[in-house]
Amino acid sequence: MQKVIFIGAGSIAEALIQGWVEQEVVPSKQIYVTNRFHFERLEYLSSCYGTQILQDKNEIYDADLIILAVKPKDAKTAMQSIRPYISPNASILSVMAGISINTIENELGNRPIARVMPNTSATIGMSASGVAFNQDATVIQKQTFLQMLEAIGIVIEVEEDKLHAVTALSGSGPAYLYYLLEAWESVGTEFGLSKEDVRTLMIQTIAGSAAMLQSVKEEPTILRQKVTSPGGTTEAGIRALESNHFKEAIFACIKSAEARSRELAKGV
Ligand SMILES: NC(=O)C1=CN([C@@H]2O[C@H](COP(=O)(O)OP(=O)(O)OC[C@H]3O[C@@H](n4cnc5c(N)ncnc54)[C@H](O)[C@@H]3O)[C@@H](O)[C@H]2O)C=CC1
Ligand SMILES: O=C(O)[C@@H]1CCC=N1
Repeated sequence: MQKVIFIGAGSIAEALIQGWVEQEVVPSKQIYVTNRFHFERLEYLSSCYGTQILQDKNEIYDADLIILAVKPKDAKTAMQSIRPYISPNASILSVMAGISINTIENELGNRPIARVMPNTSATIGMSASGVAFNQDATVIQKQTFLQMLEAIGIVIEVEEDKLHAVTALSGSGPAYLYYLLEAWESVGTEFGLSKEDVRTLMIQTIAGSAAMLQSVKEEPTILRQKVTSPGGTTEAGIRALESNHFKEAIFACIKSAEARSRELAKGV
């Protein structure tokens, strides 16, 4: 990639920039960033990662890749504002939740498009991303997109419609785990442990459990059973989760997020 332009300079743009710069996927001097307000945010990204500030929309013309990283509600305005300046050779990578490939094609024309749902762990090369391509993306272009996404974590290719579920699961997923940690910290401190100690214990518990799932290759149910001694503490804890409708809460969480992604697709 010779020249990459980020439209939008928020959390996910920063995660991708940091991941790609640190993994040496794109030299920072070849990354240009623009947003709507807050020029200081562009200066912050320049000072942290060495990215360029897009000074003039005419600088978009020789870009090879445009990253669409604005909120879904700003998608149309952002695409319309860049449309006159994009060269026919430029590809698009969109991370916007819910915004369909068809909507992007209608605004920016038929060209190679990757619709991606990463997560903020891209910052440290640990994203779990889903991607769908349009028909204009050739095999070689898909490989280039996949290489960029593999540099910031793991990636799976899915049918476009399944990106709503990917968004609800792994796109939003880090927030659910941070929320869980917040709850563990609250209850742990009720028992007199310090917040820092609870955090240390539970971050390692999350990391260790994830590593077990990856390396041992046993079903989660089996791994859970190995922790659950008959008549023991885990059994008591799981029983409390069940009587407090834990599974129903998780289903409601993912279904609500998936439905919201579908609403965003309709501009609701
Ligand atoms: N934050 C996350 O964990 C993830 C976010 N996404 C998607 O990424 C997109 C951005 O999300 P965040 O970074 O969280 O949002 P954010 O609110 O942090 O950043 C949005 C950026 O877009 C800019 N912007 C708005 N309108 C613009 C325009 N017309 N032209 C240029 N820039 C414009 C804003 O100035 C801001 O810099 C959303 O569509 C979201 O669905 C996808 C995966 C994960
Ligand atoms: O909350 C959102 O809408 C975005 C999409 C996935 C993560 N953040």
